Amino acid sequence: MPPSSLRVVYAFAREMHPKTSDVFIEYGTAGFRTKANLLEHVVYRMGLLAVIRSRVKNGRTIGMMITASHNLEPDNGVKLVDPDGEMLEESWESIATTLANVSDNDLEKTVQEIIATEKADMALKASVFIGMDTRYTSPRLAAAAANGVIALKGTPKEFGIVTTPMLHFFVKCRNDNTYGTPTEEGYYEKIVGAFKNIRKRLPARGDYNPRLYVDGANGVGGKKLKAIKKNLTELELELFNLGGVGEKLNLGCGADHVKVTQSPPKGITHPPFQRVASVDGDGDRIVYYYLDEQQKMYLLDGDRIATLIASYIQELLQACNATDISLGIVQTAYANGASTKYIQETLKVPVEFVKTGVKHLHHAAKTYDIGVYFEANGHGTVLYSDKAKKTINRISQEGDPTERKAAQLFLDFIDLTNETVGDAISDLFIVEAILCARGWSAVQWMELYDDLPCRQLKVTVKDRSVIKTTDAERICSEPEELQLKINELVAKYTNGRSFARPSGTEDIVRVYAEAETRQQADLLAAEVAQAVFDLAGGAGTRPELPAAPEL
Ligand SMILES: CC(=O)N[C@H]1[C@@H](OP(=O)(O)O)O[C@H](CO)[C@@H](O)[C@@H]1O
Ligand SMILES: [Mg+2]
Repeated sequence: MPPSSLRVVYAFAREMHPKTSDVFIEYGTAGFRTKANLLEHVVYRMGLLAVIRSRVKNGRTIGMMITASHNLEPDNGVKLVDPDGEMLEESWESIATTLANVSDNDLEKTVQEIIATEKADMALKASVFIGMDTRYTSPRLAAAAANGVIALKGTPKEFGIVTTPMLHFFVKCRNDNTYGTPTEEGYYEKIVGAFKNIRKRLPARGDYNPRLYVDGANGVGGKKLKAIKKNLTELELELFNLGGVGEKLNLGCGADHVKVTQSPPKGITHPPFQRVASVDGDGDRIVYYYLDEQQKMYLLDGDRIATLIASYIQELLQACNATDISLGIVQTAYANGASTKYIQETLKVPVEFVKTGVKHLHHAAKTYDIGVYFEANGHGTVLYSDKAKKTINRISQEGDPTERKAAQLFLDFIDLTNETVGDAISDLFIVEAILCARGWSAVQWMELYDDLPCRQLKVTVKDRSVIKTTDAERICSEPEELQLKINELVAKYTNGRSFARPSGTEDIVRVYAEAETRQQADLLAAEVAQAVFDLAGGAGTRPELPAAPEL
């Protein structure tokens, strides 16, 4: 005889959130992500799973975020957040995938199996925090999530429209009240409060201009900055793409558009050399740029933000005389080679490469006393170990006056950081605080090193899983002849580097190339795209080479 709560699950699922599609769906790099109309049963079932996970974690709160981040409006998605505010533990991804794909008839049995295998004590209380982005399909999906939680007698708490990193922050705070207060106000108090404290210590100086233009991607990030702006005198925010009537989420704007197309977002005009920040649809990524008088664009992406932050942390560590604190940077294969060279040769900080996906970066960053991680696309943060926090705290009280002052500033920087996950709003304030501390314009920031021109392309193939990679995705292990061909192509170019990997969020293969000149990078990317098409089962039209290449 099944427990009565499971009978409720079964009845509810059938009636309210039936499985209407047989398309296989996988918990990928960023949870489940697909067309919104295929997701209702998936989200409901994730509500069930979140309750089980909460009970496995002794009733600690689990998060559920309804978002498809930088994808276009018709898509949506769901991801789970673990009790410490981090991404769902990797071993549970396959459990999530199984649960999402079973038939309605097998749902009850599968739920029981998960409960038994994971030894969830179903008598415990369970708490699930639910957040959503601004998509018109999100409220319906958030309701399905809450229904799933209620079906297994968990307690859902809905936060409405929040950024993904805010939800991560709330979950962390709920489970660890030393981190902050699990409310939107608590978030502003900690992050924006820390920025205000820093600016009290560091008034604007030199070439730093407190005016910042922001492209809000027509999503939640811009909306939250609008709320923050009401009580912010330290920064003059000019906000664009706030999702007004007829403005579509991420369409021609947002961090992903700016990074991938290397062109400015629509809907925003600004004077030359004006610093512009562009956030993505769910507010967890940020890139900066400016245009010169000829409208040439200078992109300050995740690599630039990582190097800016790491170099400043180095300065603070020196000023505090905290010599036993290790600092490391984590990057992926998409990091511009020039940034890696700068980190190794100028900053002399260890740099580590991991597979694409924030969970991999986050995990690696934890192995340092202070770990800075960023994807080139602008997703990243800084992780401070207990040792680092305790040391800086001690210096702030016991150091000599100069050390104490530096350590106090450092403590504000730690508070300014959302350590749970990359956060566009937190990162924006970190960048602004550092530029202000140094009296720098965006041009001075840009002068730290010269990027190698790079290009990203997408190739459609019949089955992207035929491509297997190794060495943090920089080498293609299958099909074997593909890597040989890439080596051959790369060898033709000065400072050439290229790789191909199957995307974890889209049904495509991504190609990345960089080389000494723009034409060479574009040509190398196109040649590698052709090689992928030819050797890995291309579908549709074969990629073309750019016109009039110049070698
Ligand atoms: C090249 C690139 O930007 N890839 C993105 C993208 O993953 P893919 O597996 O490449 O589709 O989406 C991920 C989730 O948002 C993000 O972590 C990652 O950096
Ligand atoms: Mg995002």
